[in-house]
Amino acid sequence: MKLYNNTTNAVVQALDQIFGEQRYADKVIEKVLKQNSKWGARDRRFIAETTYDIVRWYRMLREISQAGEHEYWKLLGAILVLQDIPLPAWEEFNGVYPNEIAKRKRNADKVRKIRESIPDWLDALGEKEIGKLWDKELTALNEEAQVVLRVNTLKTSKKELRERLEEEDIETYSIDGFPDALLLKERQNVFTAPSFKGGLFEVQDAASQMIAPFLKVEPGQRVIDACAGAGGKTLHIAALMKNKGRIIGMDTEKWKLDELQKRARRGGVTNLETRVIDSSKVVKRLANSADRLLLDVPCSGLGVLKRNPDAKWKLSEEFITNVKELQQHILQDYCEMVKPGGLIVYSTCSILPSENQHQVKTFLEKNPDKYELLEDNHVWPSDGFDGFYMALLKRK
Ligand SMILES: C[S@@+](CC[C@H](N)C(=O)[O-])C[C@H]1O[C@@H](n2cnc3c(N)ncnc32)[C@H](O)[C@@H]1O
Repeated sequence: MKLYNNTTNAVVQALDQIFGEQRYADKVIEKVLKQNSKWGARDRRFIAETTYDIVRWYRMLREISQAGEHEYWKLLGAILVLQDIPLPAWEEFNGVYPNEIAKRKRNADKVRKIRESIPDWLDALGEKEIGKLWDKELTALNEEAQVVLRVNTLKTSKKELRERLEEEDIETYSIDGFPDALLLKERQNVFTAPSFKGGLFEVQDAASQMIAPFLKVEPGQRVIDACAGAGGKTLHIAALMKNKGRIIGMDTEKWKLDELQKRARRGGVTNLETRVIDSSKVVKRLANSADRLLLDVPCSGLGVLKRNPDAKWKLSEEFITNVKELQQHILQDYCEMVKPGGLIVYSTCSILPSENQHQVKTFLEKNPDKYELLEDNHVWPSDGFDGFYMALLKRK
């Protein structure tokens, strides 16, 4: 593989923004690629994949390349050596010694937190929370995420969409057990496809596609999605309801709800209303009003490190402590919105019991006469997709 000056420079610039300026990897890569629209598909893939790989393996690469902070060329050199790509004789790669790197890699492989490239505190937390399972899940979290589409059944069927995508040179597979999911054969940008612009599908991980059906929504019901964000799951709920009944999408961030409205228009959703939660009154006003309530709460995001590897370096123990308090607060205060007899799903994209079943247990212990747990389900990163937790509760 031949390396080019402009694409390797783009990787280094992206790394500087991610680590130096603490910006989100996906946003940085999107912007770098947008600024250089003349690059072909191969160059774009090299930049995106190499940047993500270096973010994912940052700790291990620093160890084996002995790179100091901000020495991004050394990190790039090290990953190229690991991928058996010969380094060109550029001065930027001075100080990158393939034999030394190979030797240090053998030593790094003996220590889990370096081999798996994870901060000390997070490695300790993962082991404390899920014990022996941590080894396997940590390895799975370092795999590259697959790209999964959700067929928008308001506008098309899976069969029709597959055919349409083929005409647009996008090859997909069905996934057993996921009725509306199509897996991309090859990673590619689907957001420019006419079928995307026409609202025929959304990009949504297969595990995330389990949440809306878990809530057992039906056409004609009144459903509240209280942490709707930009609406990945809201749109799925709308499709399952066949646009019949009413959905209220709520969030504390107006800009996310604006994005949800935009996506809803593209997807042909007509039964959605959004409400910004800017005071506790917004929630109180909806007391006893919903047949179904989704609480897809803010969380550590530890189940989705495959797609957000930079979260490893941005998360902190303090953030996790605070978000857990918020989760319990949301459970305590928002469940009142469901009618007696109605169903609630509490979900996270975390694999930590302290954000999942322990939160549900605490909530039920505080409200023994009002709510009961019907069932819960863990989806592990080692199952192949994102890690999720979902609990189905009933208001008595
Ligand atoms: C896990 S994300 C939701 C993802 C979304 N459901 C989806 O499927 O795309 C959690 C959301 O909760 C929102 N949030 C944070 N604090 C909140 C609160 N107190 N009440 C409601 N939503 C809140 C965040 O802005 C964020 O959009």
